[in-house]
Amino acid sequence: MSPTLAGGQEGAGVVDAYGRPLRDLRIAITPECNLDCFFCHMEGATESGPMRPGSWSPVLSVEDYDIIGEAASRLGVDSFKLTGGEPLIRGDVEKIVAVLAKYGEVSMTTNGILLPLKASSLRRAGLARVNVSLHSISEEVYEKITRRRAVKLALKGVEAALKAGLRVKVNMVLLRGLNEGEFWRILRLAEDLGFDLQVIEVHPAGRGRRVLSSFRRPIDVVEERLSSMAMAVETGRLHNRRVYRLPSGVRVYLVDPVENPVFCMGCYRVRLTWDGRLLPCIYWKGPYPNVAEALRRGGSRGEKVWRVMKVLLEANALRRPTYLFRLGDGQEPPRIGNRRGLRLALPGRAKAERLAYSSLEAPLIEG
Ligand SMILES: Nc1nc2c(ncn2[C@@H]2O[C@H](COP(=O)(O)OP(=O)(O)OP(=O)(O)O)[C@@H](O)[C@H]2O)c(=O)[nH]1
Ligand SMILES: C[S@@+](CC[C@H](N)C(=O)[O-])C[C@H]1O[C@@H](n2cnc3c(N)ncnc32)[C@H](O)[C@@H]1O
Ligand code: SF4
Ligand code: SF4
Repeated sequence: MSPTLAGGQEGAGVVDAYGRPLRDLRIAITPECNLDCFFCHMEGATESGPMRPGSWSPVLSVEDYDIIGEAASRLGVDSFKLTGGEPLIRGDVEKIVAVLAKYGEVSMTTNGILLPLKASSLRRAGLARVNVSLHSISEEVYEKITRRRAVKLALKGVEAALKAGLRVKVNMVLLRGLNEGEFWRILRLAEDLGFDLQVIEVHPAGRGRRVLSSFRRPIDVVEERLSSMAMAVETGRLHNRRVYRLPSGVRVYLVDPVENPVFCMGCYRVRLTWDGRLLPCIYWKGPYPNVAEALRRGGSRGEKVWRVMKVLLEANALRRPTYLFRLGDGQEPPRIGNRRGLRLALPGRAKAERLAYSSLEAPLIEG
């Protein structure tokens, strides 16, 4: 039988040193992509852009992802986000979805180009929902951003996902002087076709670091009007994202992580790279707890699950909000809460980290 954590830790979930639970694993399953966006952050795993399709061989197998899913879920993770590179490039993506769906919600972020081929099989495999990146609906602007004239294919991808019955959110990174004027047109399309919209500030990871100062457009350019149109403002599951519910039923999610402590406070995820490293934050520069190494050391499935749990706990112990509120002498911490009743936690209150470590010292019980 598989090993279990001692001390009642299993299933209870872990938190980091700042009181943030670990609930989500963001998995980049490939570094390859069929587009070449000039701001691509590659999930913080490399400073270079994506690799060309066909130039890389998978490091982690479907069976590895099954073990990783079990290990993560035993620590309280209940959602998995597949990303990349472009996740649909992997021929076994449906199998990866199917194994992870045993442990929680599986969603995906994709450029949509291959969705007409894959939307139905992904849905059958257990994919719950999909985010499709569509930063422009103008062929010229789309090409400037992605270096391919593929906007029609991406739009077909959105339609295919809707037709397959997947919940769809379109991601639009706001880029100064390029696509900012298109937000309202894409919103109209959302209302016509029935998808939600996520508007994103460019962040300084990967290629994004070099282009931030020229292309960053703060989200306020759309937020003021959105808030006056909205019937309600909600809080997203991750990052305390503001979500505007419009009279048409469309939801608009705001992603503004740059220099935003409230966003980091609601960060409940770690990232797994295509080569098996864990990143506690998108800006992390190492050391990297290594899941691939833990899997390659052999042994039974149970032993592998246990080793991967330990590596995940190492990554959890390294989690830090990149942006924190800085308080002056005598200043009270701001009272910011979210719907889960969390309060801003400051570094002095870092007991949770020691708890996570002490569970590593606990004796291994063969259940
Ligand atoms: N700084 C930062 N940005 C993030 C984080 N998670 C996602 N993002 C950004 O949020 C944007 C949307 O990411 P997606 O992968 O589509 O969606 P998601 O964040 O996983 O969440 P859902 O929309 O609920 O599926 C992208 O620009 C990501 O880079 C995070 O933990 N930190
Ligand atoms: C790295 S991509 C990988 C998945 C897929 N290839 C795609 O583009 O949807 C994940 C998401 O991050 C967004 N993104 C990439 N680089 C970014 C940056 N520097 N700032 C903000 N968002 C970025 C993409 O637009 C996409 O929505
Ligand atoms: S489609 Fe996604 S992975 Fe590909 S270059 Fe654009 S942002 Fe990067
Ligand atoms: S800590 Fe902040 S910047 Fe780092 S991954 Fe989480 S939300 Fe993003």
